[in-house]
Order: sequence, then structure tokens, then C-alpha cells
Amino acid sequence: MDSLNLSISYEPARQRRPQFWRLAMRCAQIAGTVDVAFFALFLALGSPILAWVNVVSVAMYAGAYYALKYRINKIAVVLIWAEVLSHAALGIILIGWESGFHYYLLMFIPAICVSAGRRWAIYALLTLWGYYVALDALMWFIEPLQPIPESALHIVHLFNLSVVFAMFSYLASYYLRMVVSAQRKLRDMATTDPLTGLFNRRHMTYLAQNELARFQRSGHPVGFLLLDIDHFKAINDSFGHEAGDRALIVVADTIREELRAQDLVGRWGGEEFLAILPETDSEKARASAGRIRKAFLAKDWKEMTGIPVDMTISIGVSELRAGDDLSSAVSRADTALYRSKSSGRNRVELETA
Ligand SMILES: Nc1nc2c(ncn2[C@@H]2O[C@H](COP(=O)(O)OP(=O)(O)OP(=O)(O)O)[C@@H](O)[C@H]2O)c(=O)[nH]1
Repeated sequence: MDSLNLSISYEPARQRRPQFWRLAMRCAQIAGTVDVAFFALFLALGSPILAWVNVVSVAMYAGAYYALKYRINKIAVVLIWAEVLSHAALGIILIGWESGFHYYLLMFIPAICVSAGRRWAIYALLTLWGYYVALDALMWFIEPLQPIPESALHIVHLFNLSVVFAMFSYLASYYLRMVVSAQRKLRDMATTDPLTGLFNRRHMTYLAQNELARFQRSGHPVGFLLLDIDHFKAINDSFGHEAGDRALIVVADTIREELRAQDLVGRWGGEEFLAILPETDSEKARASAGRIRKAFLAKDWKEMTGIPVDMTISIGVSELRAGDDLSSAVSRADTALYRSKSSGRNRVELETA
């Protein structure tokens, strides 16, 4: 965990959380558009100073947008902060607390929490809180400098409230999507072999334990195939590791294609694969293994991998037995695989009774 934190904190700031900066760009766009609407609203309500404040705001958001586009994130952050803080203060001092301009300050809370380190986040949150309270307290003592009619004030309040509601909802759903997609990526990374896209050994062990538990409950048969490419070292040695990797991908696809959707296939070691076949006894598992072996023979390896060698595979087959644990079933398949290798390879061998 510590090493993970270290690696994150040593990344350059602009590369950190790129989604955050993309979101900031989107927000600058939305806020600029809202300020154009504000310009029209305040002109209509007879408050020209606030109308022209919005022209400055639009310019600041446009500046922030282009700063983010060219990755000058610090300038963008300063522009956005300056805009929101000054706009909220001006709006409140000119037409009153009831205008609801202070709601915009609250939008900084989630932004600070996701973008700053913990210490800076605490300082920034305290400063924001102080600013918010100071504005509130100020308005107990002074009257708005440029009051607008009460009905107009209600309209401004409703407008501000609605914009902040909409933006919070948008931000919340955006972050939810981000978290869900990050979770999915993490799960894939934890369970999948990056080269072949098959399950990795750790996840296969987990899935195998589930199958074992199901077998112990229901007694339904579960077949195991241990598959090993023949003379794979020679392929690496003759054509290079990258060619070997290409071949491994095609091998994985071939195994996957010949099995059913409910069968579980994983990369068990370098050029060794494990398949778990639910509801399959050893005879049926042997038939599946035979299909895979034949598919290897039928494949045009040169066309698929660029390697001018026909690859073959040896397969050991076993079936879960009462009292088995995972390693005993795999180990019987391994013994059968060894027999298949020692009897000349390109064969399917069944475990002995
Ligand atoms: N390209 C590539 N090669 C790998 C990978 N993992 C393991 N290997 C290679 O797989 C080869 C396995 O060699 P051996 O265990 O001697 O087996 P073999 O040459 O297939 O011989 P038999 O299994 O006896 O038929 C080694 O050369 C490993 O370097 C990988 O991810 N990519």
C-alpha cells in the first residue's frame, strides 16, 4: 500500500488524475455558459453591474478552459477560484445573501477533496469555510449595495439553486461512473493475465475452490484439463520472445474457442494452461481435450502468428473425486500431462484410476 502511495505522489501533478482535469474543462464550459445566461438575466432584471460582472466571468472561464486545454493547470485553478470567490462575494454584497450566490462556494468542497493532498485539502477547506462564514456575517451588518426587487431576488435565488443542484448531480454521477470504471479495471487487472486475456493463476485457484465446493455439495462432475504447448522453448529460441508471445495469444484463443461458455480457462504458468469444465466427467473432458488438440493441428500457424512452425499441444485430463482438494485434482492432471509428454507429445492422456 505504501509503495502504491509513493508511486502516485511522485507522478507529476499534471499527469495525476487526468479525468479530474477533463472534468474541470467540462465545468469551465458549463459555468461559462451559465454566466452568459446570467448576463441576460441581470440585464433584464435591471442590474447592469452584475450583468457586466458576468462578461468578466465568461472571459475568466474561457481563459481557464484554454489553460486546461494546454495543460497549464495552475493558471486554470487560479482563474476558477478567483472567479467563483469574487463572483459569489460581489453577487451577495450587491443584491444580498438571499440571492444564493454562496451556494457556488459549496461546489469547491468535493473538488478540493479529490484534487489536493490531505494537508492542503484541510487548509483549503478551512479557508473556504472562513470565507463563507465571513460573507454570511458581513451581510448581517450591511445592506445590499444594489438591491433588486424581491420577486427578482427570488428568481435569481431559484436560478442559482437550480444551477448548483444540476452541477452537483452531474459531478456526483460523473464520479460514480469513474469509480465504477476504476473498480472494473482493478478487478480485471487482479483476475486476468495481461498477455492472453485469460484468467490468471490466482483467479483460477479461486474459481477452482468454488467448483470444488459445488462438487462437494451436489456431486456433479467437474473435469480438469492441464494443457502445455510442445517445444515452446524452441519457438522462443528460434523466433524470439515477441513471436512466442504472439503464439501464446493464439494458443489461448484456440483453447477458449473449443470449450463451452461455462468452462473456465486460465493461464496456469508460462506456456501451461488450466481449464475447469463444470458438469463434465473425465470421459467428456477427454473429448473436449481431443477437440482442442485437433484444432491445433488444423490451424494455419504461419498465417496466424507469422511463425513457420506448426504448434501442437499435450493435455492431461482429470476429474474431481470425493475427498479431493484442488491440488490433488490438478496434480493428477499434471501426471497425465507428463505421460503425454513422455509418450511423444501432441497427445491427450487421462488420469489413471
Ligand atoms: N514468449 C514467451 N515465452 C514464455 C512465456 N512464459 C514462459 N515462456 C517460455 O516457455 C518456455 C517453456 O519451455 P520448457 O518448459 O522447456 O518447455 P517446452 O520447450 O515447451 O518443452 P515441452 O513442454 O517439454 O514440450 C521457456 O522458454 C519460457 O521462457 C511468455 O510469457 N512469453
